[in-house]
Amino acid sequence: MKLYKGLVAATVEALQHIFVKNRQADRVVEQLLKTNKKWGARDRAFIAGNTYEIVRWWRLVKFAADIEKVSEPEEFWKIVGVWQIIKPLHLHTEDDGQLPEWPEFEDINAENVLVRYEEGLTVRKIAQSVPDWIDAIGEAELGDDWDAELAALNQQAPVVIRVNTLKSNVAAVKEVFGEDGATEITGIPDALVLKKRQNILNHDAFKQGFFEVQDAGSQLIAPYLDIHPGLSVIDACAGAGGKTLHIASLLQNEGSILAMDIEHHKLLELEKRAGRNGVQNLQTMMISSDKLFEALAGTADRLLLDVPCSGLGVLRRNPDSKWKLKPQFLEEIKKVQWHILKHYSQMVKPGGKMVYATCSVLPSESEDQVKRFMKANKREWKFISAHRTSVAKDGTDGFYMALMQKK
Ligand SMILES: C[S@@+](CC[C@H](N)C(=O)[O-])C[C@H]1O[C@@H](n2cnc3c(N)ncnc32)[C@H](O)[C@@H]1O
Repeated sequence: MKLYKGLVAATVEALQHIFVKNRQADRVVEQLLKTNKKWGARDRAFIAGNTYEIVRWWRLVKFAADIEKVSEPEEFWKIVGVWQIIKPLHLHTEDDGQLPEWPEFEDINAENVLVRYEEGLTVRKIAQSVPDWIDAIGEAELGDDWDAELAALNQQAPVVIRVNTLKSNVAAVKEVFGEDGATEITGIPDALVLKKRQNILNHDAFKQGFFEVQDAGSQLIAPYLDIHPGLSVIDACAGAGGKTLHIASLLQNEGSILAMDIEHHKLLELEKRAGRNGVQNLQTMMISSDKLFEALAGTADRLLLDVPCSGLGVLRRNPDSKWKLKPQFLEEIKKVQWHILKHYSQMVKPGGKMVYATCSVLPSESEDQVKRFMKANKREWKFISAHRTSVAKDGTDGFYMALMQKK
């Protein structure tokens, strides 16, 4: 595609917001695209596509550009220019890799860029664009599987939706997307994967609550909790409610859901989404103190602990998080996960079930936490099963889920 200065400038602006102002990539792109109504679909696709690609391949592009630290506007221009040179090789696109003769690209030498690009490909952490510490921890925890998982985490994720069975069904939603527009996924009954990337949030069927956007791996978690209509379910780390809404759909408005979180704005968003989805049996509750869990002890037939984690299983969707994540955060969040398992589990009734879930590929946030919990609580709890989705093998995001039952 021919390069237009206005579009390259917009990409530069987006990258500055992400890397200098430390803002979240999806919000930056969304806001930027709103600012210029004259941009057409191709312009928008250029800005969003290039911004995400550069964020995903940031370390490799910097290496090819021979820039250690990118902070000044002219350095961001150089990065965007260098990406145009290596993109056809790296993503097998039909772009010609030629740069226009703009002063901003004056000191880019395409031959040198290509030599450094090839050199970068020989070192995994550069080729796969991850910070040293993430590469080291991935190898230490996943061993030989890390190579394939890491490569898969750098691929663009498909757009997957979950049909809301409170309001519609798979056949009807499939029809909305036209013949061959959406296909079913074996083993995930309410999921459809869309053939074409499109702005589905503007779709009438979405506004009417007929479906939600939710990765196929994520759609395995609520059913793992063995939900039937009539049960009382607590979703203790509900956030904006991706899985709460799935639980609601499985409950068919019979029984109850209590959705909790420590962040009020997420619960407000959940309430809005629940209204659109036709959920009638939801209550939300802000967690203000651990005393709450004593008051709710023994009240839940089912408890979902979709705990906060590194997010290292969902890098396909949030590539910027690998640059923002810090080792100290990982250590701190493991303590929070343990605290949640230890204290929140008391809300389950005898005979009731609990799922502990993460969107991390790391066993230290997942399998190891559950093993520790089971070791400390084997008299009160029975381990039933666990499942892990592999980004490389299953093509979903990387989730872990473990099912336990209170004796
Ligand atoms: C993985 S996200 C949940 C995603 C959500 N379940 C969904 O499917 O969309 C983890 C959530 O845990 C919340 N959280 C963090 N610390 C918490 C705590 N101590 N107790 C409960 N929730 C917490 C975060 O605000 C975040 O919304």
